[in-house]
Amino acid sequence: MRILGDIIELHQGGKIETMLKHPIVNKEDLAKVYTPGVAQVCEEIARNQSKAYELTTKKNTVAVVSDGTAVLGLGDIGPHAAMPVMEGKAALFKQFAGVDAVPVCLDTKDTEEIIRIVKAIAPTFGGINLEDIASPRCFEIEARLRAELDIPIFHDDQHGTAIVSLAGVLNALKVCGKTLAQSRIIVNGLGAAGLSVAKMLLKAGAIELIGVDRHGAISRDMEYDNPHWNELAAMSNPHGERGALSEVIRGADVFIGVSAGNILSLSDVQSMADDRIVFAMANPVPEIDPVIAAPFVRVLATGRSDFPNQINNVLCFPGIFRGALDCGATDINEDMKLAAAQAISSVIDPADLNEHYIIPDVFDVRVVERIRLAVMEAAYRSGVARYEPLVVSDVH
Ligand SMILES: NC(=O)C1=CN([C@@H]2O[C@H](COP(=O)(O)OP(=O)(O)OC[C@H]3O[C@@H](n4cnc5c(N)ncnc54)[C@H](O)[C@@H]3O)[C@@H](O)[C@H]2O)C=CC1
Ligand SMILES: CC(=O)C(=O)O
Ligand SMILES: [Mg+2]
Repeated sequence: MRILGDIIELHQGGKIETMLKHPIVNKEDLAKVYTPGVAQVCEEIARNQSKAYELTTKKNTVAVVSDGTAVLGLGDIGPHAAMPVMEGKAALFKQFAGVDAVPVCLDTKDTEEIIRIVKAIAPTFGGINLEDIASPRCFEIEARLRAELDIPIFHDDQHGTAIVSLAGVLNALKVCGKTLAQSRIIVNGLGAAGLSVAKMLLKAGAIELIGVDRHGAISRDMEYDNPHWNELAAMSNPHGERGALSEVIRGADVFIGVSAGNILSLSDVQSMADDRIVFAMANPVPEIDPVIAAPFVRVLATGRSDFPNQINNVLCFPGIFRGALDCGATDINEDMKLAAAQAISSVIDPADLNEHYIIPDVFDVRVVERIRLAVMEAAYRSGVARYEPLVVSDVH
């Protein structure tokens, strides 16, 4: 980790800027790039709106939209303070997938207003990455935008996290010689990330999965104000177990934390089954200090880049949007998400899998390309691709 002064220095004036594709050095250039020449292009798009994909930045540009209410694990720190994270995501989009991304931090927490604003800016973008919007509001915002817009809408904290977690869990279980269906799995923190992680693991074959939030395990015997918890309770925790994390974690094979820093004790970890797997994914501070936990777990992962096994949605969002944009997808659907998870786990040859290598490195250039190809194929097969997938990558 760099010292604070270096990090502040790196953020002076922000982290991204606009670059020109064509120089403007004389009046001839000016007349083509801007008025009067540009008017012909405008008229062409006015006659045929789909030309916007060909003649504007729409084809390769996404908005990273946040209201600043669930920024990393820092909570509701507001739109101004959220900006460095959204700029960071925009930088990662460009670095890893060649996608141009614009951070958009909104000074409103009103669900209807956020939906209205995103719909109003949508003509500019080929996709929308929703980010760090608190649950349960984030679910309605995403669902409504998916239904009402014809470009991919993807809440990364939900789906990007779930996709990478599934890829990591599948590989970690292989290392431990266990299966999803036979494992006891605890998902701690049932907000945007946790609910989506839990549902994706259940869809992939998990059975004994127990969701836990601040007040303990979510059980079908209880009625919750949060309808998403009632929905999860009905499909998980088959024996209706109740109790605090320290109780239900006993005998667990897998712990996945997307909750808050330092909430998992070493004795909780020690009460788990042999060959235990711990994904302490809260950012910036994981559920347990990895240095303390490492000697007591078989596979350990965090959301951080300074330890092995980084389980972070950065492994997913550049590739999934690259694929979606390259085939003009109108949606990012379940088939595409599953294809992305399988693509990530497939990057590691089974012979190379081990405790410290269950998930590929974010700098492994195979990751984005594998996800891109898998996502385009899934989009095409499921009927949400506007045009034939681009088979040759122009990313690298
Ligand atoms: N590694 C990764 O790729 C990702 C990590 N995260 C991290 O996961 C955490 C949650 O993020 P979101 O789901 O977006 O936030 P959220 O605000 O939607 O949900 C957080 C949930 O955790 C619960 N929680 C808080 N403290 C808890 C505790 N002590 N025990 C049990 N539950 C507790 C809250 O009640 C809430 O339901 C954050 O730290 C975030 O940085 C989120 C997305 C991706
Ligand atoms: C990684 C991420 O999206 C988060 O911690 O919120
Ligand atoms: Mg996030």
